Amino acid sequence: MKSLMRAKMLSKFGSTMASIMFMYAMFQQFIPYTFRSKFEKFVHKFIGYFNPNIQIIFLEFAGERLERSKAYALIQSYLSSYASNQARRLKADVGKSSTSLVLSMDNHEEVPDEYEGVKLLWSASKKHVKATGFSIHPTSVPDERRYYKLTFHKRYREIVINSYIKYVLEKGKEIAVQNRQRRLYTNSYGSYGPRKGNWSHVAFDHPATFGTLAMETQKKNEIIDDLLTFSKSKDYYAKIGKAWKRGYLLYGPPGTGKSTMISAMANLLHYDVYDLELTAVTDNTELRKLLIETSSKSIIVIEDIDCSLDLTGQRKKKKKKENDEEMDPMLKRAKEEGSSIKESKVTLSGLLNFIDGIWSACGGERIIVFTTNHVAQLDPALIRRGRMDKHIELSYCSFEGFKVLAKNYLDIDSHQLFEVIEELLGHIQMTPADVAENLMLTTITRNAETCLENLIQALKNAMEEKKLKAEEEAKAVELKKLKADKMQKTSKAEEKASQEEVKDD
Ligand SMILES: Nc1ncnc2c1ncn2[C@@H]1O[C@H](COP(=O)(O)OP(=O)(O)OP(=O)(O)O)[C@@H](O)[C@H]1O
Ligand SMILES: [Mg+2]
Repeated sequence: MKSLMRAKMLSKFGSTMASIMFMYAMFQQFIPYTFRSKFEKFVHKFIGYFNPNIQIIFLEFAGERLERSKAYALIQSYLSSYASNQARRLKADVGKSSTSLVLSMDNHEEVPDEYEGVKLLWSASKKHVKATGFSIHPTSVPDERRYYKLTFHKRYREIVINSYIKYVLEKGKEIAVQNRQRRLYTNSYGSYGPRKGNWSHVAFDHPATFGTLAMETQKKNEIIDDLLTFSKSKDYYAKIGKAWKRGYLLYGPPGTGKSTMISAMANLLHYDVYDLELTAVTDNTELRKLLIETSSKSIIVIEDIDCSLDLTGQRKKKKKKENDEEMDPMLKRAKEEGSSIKESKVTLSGLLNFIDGIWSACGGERIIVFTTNHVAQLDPALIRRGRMDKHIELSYCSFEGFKVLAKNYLDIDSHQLFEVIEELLGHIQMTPADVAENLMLTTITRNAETCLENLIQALKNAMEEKKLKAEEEAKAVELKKLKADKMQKTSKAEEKASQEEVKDD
């Protein structure tokens, strides 16, 4: 409270002095010229002697062309967090993500701030400017010019100018990023897609978070830590001379949450997502163009890398895909559907060059994620550490994973049937997608207990199937062995007969 009073007094003193100067400006024409400069010097000295404050003004519209100042916008974001707690009159708006309420202080409001022990005071004001002459932007710049004023003691000039303002702008940027509407970009083209070689985007509103992801807590926390550390490591990457990027390889069977995890990553870091469909990229030049166009603070995703292109180690050795079986699944499907997708000429080396090289020139905060169902089939060059820094296996549902799903879908932490489910999950592999499917409340499964019973039944069925399959496989092996024995016996008998024939001759 004391600091607020002091800061307010500082501000009051500033405005009184400003009024004196204003009066002087009004009446200076009546003062003889010879006295004027002496008087001005004296006034400045006088003010400087008694006024210990420095004021910095941040105008909303600045520069020759009166463009909206970036600094003003960032300060507005920064102050929004303080305004909600400290200002008495606030302006409210809905953030671009449409989920958060953005508050800013109203005109003539003041909020104190403190930085490394230095007390500061921010105030919001506006002044009316009469439009003079003809403007080429008649409507874009309002007559009311808003500005923020920062007041602080002159002894802190250095720390404020060299460090505090930078801090405010960076924090403001962070807050603005969190409030913006994030986007999901795609390059796959079709009737509604973008023009070839361009990105099109929609609003990214996927609700997945790490909290809703079925996974062992320890593993999950490790990934969260890794991501957060990455996002705060701008200076570290600059220091070690590496591009600020990180590669993740997510692998595991279908339905284990690879795509869900990408959304959770984007939501955690407030990044945009670029879903790169390699089969829609004609050649390396187009790939390069697309990737250069991606913005900072983004995740670039290449899903199912093993079936996207001729990028896998094994397939690379083959000269030509002649039959349908060897053909890229996407191309095969396109061919069946009569689509006009042409064979892509993106090469492994093109992709690797990009991951290693071009980004370093672009700078800035990008994550690249590959997903695959068949990690063993990938070319080691593609996934070596340094390119794909972290390999994450997403696997079948564990009991711990099941508990997360039960909480999400049924809002329960425990139930007497949990024990049975734990036992069954220890023996049978079921993907989180299949478990989740059974836990969905529908008009048929109206309550948690029915859902759990359904899941138990599904697990038992899967167990039965597994048993039958194992029996069939055992039978097949037995049959194969019998056949082999029989063949061996026949060939031995034939051999014996022919030997006897030779003897008789
Ligand atoms: N680990 C998980 N946690 C929570 N939900 C999951 C998880 N795995 C799968 N699901 C649920 O199953 C659905 C399918 O999962 P997802 O698309 O993430 O699987 P995937 O591993 O990407 O599969 P694919 O290999 O076929 O692309 C999701 O919509 C989600 O609801
Ligand atoms: Mg997927």
